[in-house]
Amino acid sequence: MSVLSALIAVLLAYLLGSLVFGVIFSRLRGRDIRDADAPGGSGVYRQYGALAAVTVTLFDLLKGAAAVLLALALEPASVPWAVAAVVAGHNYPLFFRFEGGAGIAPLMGALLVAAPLPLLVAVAVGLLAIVPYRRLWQATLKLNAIPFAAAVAVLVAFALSLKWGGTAPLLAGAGVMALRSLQLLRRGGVA
Ligand SMILES: O=P(O)(O)OC[C@H](O)CO
Repeated sequence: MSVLSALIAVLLAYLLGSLVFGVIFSRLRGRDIRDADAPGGSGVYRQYGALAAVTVTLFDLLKGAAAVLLALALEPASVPWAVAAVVAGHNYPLFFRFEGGAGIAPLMGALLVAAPLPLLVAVAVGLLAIVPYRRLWQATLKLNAIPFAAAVAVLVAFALSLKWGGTAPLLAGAGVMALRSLQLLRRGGVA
């Protein structure tokens, strides 16, 4: 393993993650979304509508995928670290005062390359879990449905990755995502 190539891959992943497209989009529209809402797809949906939310989410997914592709090209052993770094960049962005999103979209983008099968099945299960969650637990937990679905998806993806591969990148990225989610929860909710 080339340590230098691995370090470059991780640094590039962090810088890519730091491009928080919800913040960039809102600044192009004349303000900073973080003054009113979260910079992820949900916050952008609430502030700017569906088209903006889809666009921002797509770019946040793409940077996650790009980070893994770069790591694969530079040093394949660095992939789990690159996944953690791209999520960390999104959550604690160098370019935006280290205040970003929760990491769901970049983690999904990264896993689309690093562990596609576990990701796709897990996302389907996570989305199915939204309906009972909204009815039964959301009022108590005060956690929005998408972060809840992401938590369910991570557990399912972990179980599947033991058979299909991708456990290390999944755990690395989900660990950073979970850290941020706990931080946001303690502040009063994840958007
Ligand atoms: O975790 P993020 O920042 O990609 O945001 C995704 C969704 O907005 C969470 O509700």
